[in-house]
Amino acid sequence: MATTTSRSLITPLNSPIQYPNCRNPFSTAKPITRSHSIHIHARGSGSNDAIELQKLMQNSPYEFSSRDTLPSLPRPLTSARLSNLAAEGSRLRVAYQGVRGAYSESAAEKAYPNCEAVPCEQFDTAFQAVEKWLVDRAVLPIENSLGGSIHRNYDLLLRHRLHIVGEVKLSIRHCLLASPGVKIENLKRVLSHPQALAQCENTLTKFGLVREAVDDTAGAAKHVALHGFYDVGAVASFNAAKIYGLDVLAQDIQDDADNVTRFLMLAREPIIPGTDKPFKTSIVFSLEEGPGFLFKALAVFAMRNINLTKIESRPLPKQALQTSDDNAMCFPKYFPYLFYVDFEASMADQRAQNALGHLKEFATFMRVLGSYPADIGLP
Ligand SMILES: O=C(O)C(=O)C[C@]1(C(=O)O)C=C[C@@H](O)C=C1
Repeated sequence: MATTTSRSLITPLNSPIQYPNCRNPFSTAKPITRSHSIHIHARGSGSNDAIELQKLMQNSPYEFSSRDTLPSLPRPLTSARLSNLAAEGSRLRVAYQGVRGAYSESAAEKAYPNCEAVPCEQFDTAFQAVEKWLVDRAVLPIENSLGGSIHRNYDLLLRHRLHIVGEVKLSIRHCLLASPGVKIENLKRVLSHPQALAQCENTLTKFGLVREAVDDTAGAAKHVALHGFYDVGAVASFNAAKIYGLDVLAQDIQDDADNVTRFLMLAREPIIPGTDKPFKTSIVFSLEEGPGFLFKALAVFAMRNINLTKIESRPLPKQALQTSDDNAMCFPKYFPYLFYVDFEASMADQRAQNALGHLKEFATFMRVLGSYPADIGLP
């Protein structure tokens, strides 16, 4: 598979282009970039609160009247105004990676109906946006039923200190998109997110298309629309086709009709685990090297009849654990792998507490990433 990074591929729009069937897809909020999240810290003068305050000030007959030279003073809040503001303020800001029309945006909206979905350039940016209070939550993909794990997000879960507060499963139905009037036989290349390309491997091979990886599916669609390519298509959602005014040349091109991506909902604070509904818990740990250690680790769950839903191992860069960690015990000099495990029990369940207590006896490092309600609905 040919790979190029989207940085070089996706160029910003600098000329106004008219797109059929869509309002103005390019006038949406600018995605949060790394520099935003580095330079903007906690909710300050640009925060919702400050903006609300400004709006309030603008409504005041005193502050902005031309006759008036009084210093700008906000009007006192009335109880009616307060409840309006509370209702408006309750709209969660949820970061996702990609641009409008990305599957991650749909996942964010499924996880938090009525939220304000905030596009971010990279996964890392979405983590940072939550940490720096620019947004309230992040919704990020972690695994797909065809393509497997999204390794980058496993690594970022460890590097950052956010908590998993929920999961959401989304059915992923890919389309082959192209500029209006272009036919499949005109296409030579196709752009998309690497996961999406992997999920459509058979179909793309059948069409003889050269694959090029970009940051997200909708970004690929946007790029094709911006350049009006004749021989380059995009793999993206039906929604992305509508937003960017592209033709849908083929639908449901994923290699298996049941193509589901699981997304994690991340927050600065953990939720209080319950037992009133099915809960899952995600942990990460490392072990000493030697025969039987992993077997022993998994046995702490098996002997308590706790079902594991996922196990992922990731190489551990040494410096990754050199920060102080509340749950960390002693770090061995050399342990090249981390194990990420999801199991079906709440941390409020005594069995889970016993299992983790047992695991801690011989794990060299362990952290609970979150205990959260399982998504048992239809994807
Ligand atoms: O590119 C997008 O639209 C995304 O939301 C990213 C992503 C992923 O990272 O797996 C999400 C769901 C699909 O599995 C394909 C791509």
